[in-house]
Amino acid sequence: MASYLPVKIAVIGGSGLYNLEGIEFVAEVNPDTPWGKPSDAITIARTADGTHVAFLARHGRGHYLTPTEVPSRANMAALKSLGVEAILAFSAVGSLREELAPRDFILPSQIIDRTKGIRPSTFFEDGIVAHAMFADPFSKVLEQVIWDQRDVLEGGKFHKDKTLICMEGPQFSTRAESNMYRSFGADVINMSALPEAKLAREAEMAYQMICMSTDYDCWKEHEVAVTVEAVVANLNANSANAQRVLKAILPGVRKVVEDGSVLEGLKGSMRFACMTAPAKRSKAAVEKLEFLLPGYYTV
Ligand SMILES: CSC[C@H]1O[C@H](OP(=O)(O)O)[C@H](O)[C@@H]1O
Ligand SMILES: Nc1ncnc2[nH]cnc12
Repeated sequence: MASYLPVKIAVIGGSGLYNLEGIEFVAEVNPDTPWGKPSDAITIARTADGTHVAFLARHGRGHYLTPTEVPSRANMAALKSLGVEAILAFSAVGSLREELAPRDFILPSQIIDRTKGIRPSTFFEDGIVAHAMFADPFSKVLEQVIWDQRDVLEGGKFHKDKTLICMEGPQFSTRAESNMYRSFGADVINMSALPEAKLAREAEMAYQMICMSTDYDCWKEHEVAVTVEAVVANLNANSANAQRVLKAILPGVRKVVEDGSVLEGLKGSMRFACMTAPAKRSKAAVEKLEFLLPGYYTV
């Protein structure tokens, strides 16, 4: 086993965040998983105080995977195989509320699913059934660690307890849809939270998405609708802030990983979520799951 393993903290970079800065490079790995290869090679890096972090670019470095094509099962399985327990997932989002301005950061606490059922979204299929709890899709422990460092943001504000709607894309929404999402109570919109957050839960990894607002989508009457150009204009500022936030929160994340609190309520949860009688579990499905949750489903 490589000396840096296990790596217990992972960062997923979304649009505009393709690398970690100011942190020492240790290794690059590209694990094979029963669900295929991750989006790109995973970089292992080390902070000045010796914390190891795994970094994965969700759309690949160079952004060649659409939100629909992101191999989320392979991504989550690959991170889990490194020993990851806590995931900080960055995402560029549109704002559905006046008070959530472009360049603000938002910690969502809820998700509404508007993906179209075309993304593989569970590890449990083909002869084994489990139902993970998902009422609270994000980690309260990670949320608190991040919130405690909210003052490090430059040129924007931090918000928490917001609702994220995840759409399929890749096209942006119509004005009617954008208004409908507002009427649902959604505050921000992206194309990437799902199935990532569900799969992190199934793999028993604590997961918090850190949303970085880039635009007001298209709900504002008489204002131009979101374009990639508008999004990109805010990505650079957001990415500098993301690096700042990461630097500030990693010591706190390390602490909750080391004291075990980050996995409270998660560790062991999927043992009891399985509905399939041991004798009825498909051997092939159980074998695949050995990669993710070893010893859980073997008879
Ligand atoms: C570039 S705008 C739409 C694109 O940006 C977000 O990506 P990510 O969540 O990976 O930062 C959004 O989800 C869409 O995929
Ligand atoms: N308006 C928007 N809709 C969906 N995903 C986004 N990511 C950034 N802005 C977005």
